[in-house]
Amino acid sequence: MTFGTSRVLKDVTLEVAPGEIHGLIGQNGSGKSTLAKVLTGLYDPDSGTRLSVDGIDLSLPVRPSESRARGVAVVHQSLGLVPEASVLENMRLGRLKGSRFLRKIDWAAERADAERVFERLGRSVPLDVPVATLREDERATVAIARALQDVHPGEGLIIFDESTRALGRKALEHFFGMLDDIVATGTACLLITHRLEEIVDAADRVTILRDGRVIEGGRAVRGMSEADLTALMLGRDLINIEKTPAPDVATAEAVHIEDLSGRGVQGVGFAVAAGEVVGLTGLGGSGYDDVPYLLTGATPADSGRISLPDETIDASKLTPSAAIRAGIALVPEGRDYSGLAMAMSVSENTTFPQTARRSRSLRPFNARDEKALVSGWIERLDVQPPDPHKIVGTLSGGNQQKVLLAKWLATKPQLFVLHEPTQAVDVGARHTIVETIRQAAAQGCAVVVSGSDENELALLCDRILVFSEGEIRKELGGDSTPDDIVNAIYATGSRTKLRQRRQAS
Ligand SMILES: Nc1ncnc2c1ncn2[C@@H]1O[C@H](COP(=O)(O)OP(=O)(O)OP(=O)(O)O)[C@@H](O)[C@H]1O
Repeated sequence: MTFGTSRVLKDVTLEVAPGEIHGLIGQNGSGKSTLAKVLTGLYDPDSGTRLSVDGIDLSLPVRPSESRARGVAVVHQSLGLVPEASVLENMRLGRLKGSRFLRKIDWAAERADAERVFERLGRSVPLDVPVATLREDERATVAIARALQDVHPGEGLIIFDESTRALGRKALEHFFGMLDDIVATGTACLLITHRLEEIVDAADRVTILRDGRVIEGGRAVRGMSEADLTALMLGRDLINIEKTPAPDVATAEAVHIEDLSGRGVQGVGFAVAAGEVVGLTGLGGSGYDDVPYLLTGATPADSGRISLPDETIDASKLTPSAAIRAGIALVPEGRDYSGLAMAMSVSENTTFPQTARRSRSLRPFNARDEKALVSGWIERLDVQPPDPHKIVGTLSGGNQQKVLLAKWLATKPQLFVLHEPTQAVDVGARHTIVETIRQAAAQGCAVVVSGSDENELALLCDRILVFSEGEIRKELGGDSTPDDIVNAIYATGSRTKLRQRRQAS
């Protein structure tokens, strides 16, 4: 597959067997999403490409109607649902059938079609409520059910393109339970993911891409560890991240948050020392993921005080621009719709908060400063390709995430608030990002990270606050393991395997 002059997939061969979960992994920008997009007809691959499903060749570029007829379905990143629309509307989006003459939608028939798919999955979800009001595991069910409409049991291929990235532990276990039922019928599954634990626990075989080439094709996973996969993927082992001891909130200069309420949060208070990284976690709906937006004026708070070293802010009156002026920066989840300007360049995105601020000041941001700043961040975070003029929308997901981080770190915030900061990045990049955040802390920034990935929190945080029903219920130290964190969230004993493989494939 070639874009302009750059060839991003080179002689890639991949075979997914019936009834198997086949993992596809690789560093950010290695070509995983591009491959998924070729398989679903979004991209037209170079001549010489061949694609067959259940022994039947498909014409290229793949036509959506033909791939649907052959039972090829895809579940996109973060499940690809429309939160405001109902479950039924999400299920039938793009396939609603109008009656022959009046073009009126026959909702009874649509409902029956949707119900049949949920029945097949053996799971029920209310059809008339907006997807935004569902629990995480229910949302996962809807996304899978939607894709399954095209797949006949025992046939076809279902592709998950980082669909699991926003799922907490329980929803993840539920997801793999459903997947196991699907592949047990003989349908093939291609699982694109950055969570290597999913490969170790659940995949039968794995294919590894590096720079658009297959470096391991269909290797059996049984007996492999996450470290083995990392070494294959990166071509090196990871260097351990040493956590330097964090300052004590009782004695160090600190940011104090008091009586914060709004959305799913009630009267929460905690302090973060300058130099400390505090993690917030919990089940979906426990409120931990509302805090970043309440602290930065992105979601209006009902009440709350944020005491910075030299000013105290009323959170209920805080606006995003006032937060930025006070040195509070937010890296939101969902960079595609709320974090980055996709049609602008890496350089424009990275300097946006500063150019916006300085255009109103007497000392505008000059081109030389901009160039030095952007190339510094590109190098520090290893943004690929290292081209400041590249349009952000054409970067791979992980590289977009790095630009989003650079954009706000470059403002040198006093209080840095992040939501799922290593979402969609590969293990190597996760280490780079964790190190960069810890360096920002070491230089005196107070950092709050809200996240659901226990591995990320264990690597990054000096303390972890566990939320339940809108309040902080537990506090864990910086030496907590991922197992300790899962335990504190669910209080269910240690993590169970994501899938019990039925048999060696
Ligand atoms: N529409 C496009 N135009 C130009 N280049 C593109 C386009 N889409 C992808 N690329 C390039 O193709 C390469 C592979 O990107 P792709 O998104 O497939 O990577 P990925 O393995 O899915 O990465 P990630 O894990 O970060 O999501 C990257 O260098 C990217 O910049």
